[in-house]
Amino acid sequence: MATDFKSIPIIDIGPLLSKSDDPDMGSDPGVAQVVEQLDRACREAGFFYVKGHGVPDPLVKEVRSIARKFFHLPYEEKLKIKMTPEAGYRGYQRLGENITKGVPDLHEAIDCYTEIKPGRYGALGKPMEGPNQWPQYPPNYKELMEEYISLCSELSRKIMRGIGLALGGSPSEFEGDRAGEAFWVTRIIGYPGVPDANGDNKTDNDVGCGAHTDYGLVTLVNQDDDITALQVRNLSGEWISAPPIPGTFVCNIGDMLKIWSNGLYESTLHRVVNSNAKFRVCVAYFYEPNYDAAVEPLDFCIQKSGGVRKLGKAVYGEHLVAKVQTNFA
Ligand SMILES: N=C(N)NCCCC[C@H](N)C(=O)O
Ligand SMILES: O=C(O)CCC(=O)C(=O)O
Ligand SMILES: [Fe+2]
Repeated sequence: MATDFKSIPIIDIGPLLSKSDDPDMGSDPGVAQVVEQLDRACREAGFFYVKGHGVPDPLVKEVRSIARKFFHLPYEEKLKIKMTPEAGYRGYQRLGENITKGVPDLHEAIDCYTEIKPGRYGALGKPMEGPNQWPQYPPNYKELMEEYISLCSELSRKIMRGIGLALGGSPSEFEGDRAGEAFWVTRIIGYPGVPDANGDNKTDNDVGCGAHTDYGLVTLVNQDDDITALQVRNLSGEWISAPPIPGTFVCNIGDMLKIWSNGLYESTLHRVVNSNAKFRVCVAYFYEPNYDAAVEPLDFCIQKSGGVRKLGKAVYGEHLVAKVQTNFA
């Protein structure tokens, strides 16, 4: 929400992807153009669409389609993979179970996370330990999602190379002990439609997901292509819609990138209001730092901000656990 943007830019990241394994990618003119667009979008809105991302369209559609089938199963069936604190907050949560700023959200979801083996991060990792809980139906649910998640991870890593350059650093800024072992979060989300959504009777005060920021580095939103529901807040407090654009992901900045960039890039507030009659599905993939990463403003970002350090330090895993524990309080 750094400016009064009125729409969200579209960036074709094809040229970045084609050079993203070249350490000298920054001197490629095609890459430089993408990097400039990334910098602008991250400063002005903290949100952009990515096109030319290379994740096959049939797979993008299939993950939404199996999600829709799961949400339409009887409640008893969905409860077989019920989310509990003991299960590391992994699994299915019913409508109203997730809370944002004290208000229950009008969505149901399956939450999954990078699996953490017992003891891997000591006490820091304990609350999130555990295997994911995948639906039994359809039988290939787990395999399909794991393939999708792995493509989203590769794509996000490449976007982060562009963002490293966009900030004025190197393409490997977010590798190693920052995000070389990036933790991921995936939320498979269903938002009920409004029963009577025509004209004056429109009930748009039922919020699917209250205003929040995302927690990590970048998010890739795979949303239904016929419903506009995601809204992004600009500097004046207006809610700017992020309508679906087929063939793209909506990509936005998370809290940890805000800290590393010393606030040059903002994690922008956004919310979801489904005022359509149809059930809306979204699969959100979150690319985050290493679970145990200590995150504080990068020196070169402080220099770019006139030498003023604007944000304090956070440990990513602590930030995640604090969020997750209050999401279900
Ligand atoms: N992993 C991420 N980013 N999840 C976003 C969920 C936002 C809603 C949540 N209740 C909250 O208040 O954060
Ligand atoms: O449903 C959407 O479009 C976005 C969901 C979201 O913002 C989130 O899960 O963090
Ligand atoms: Fe979000």
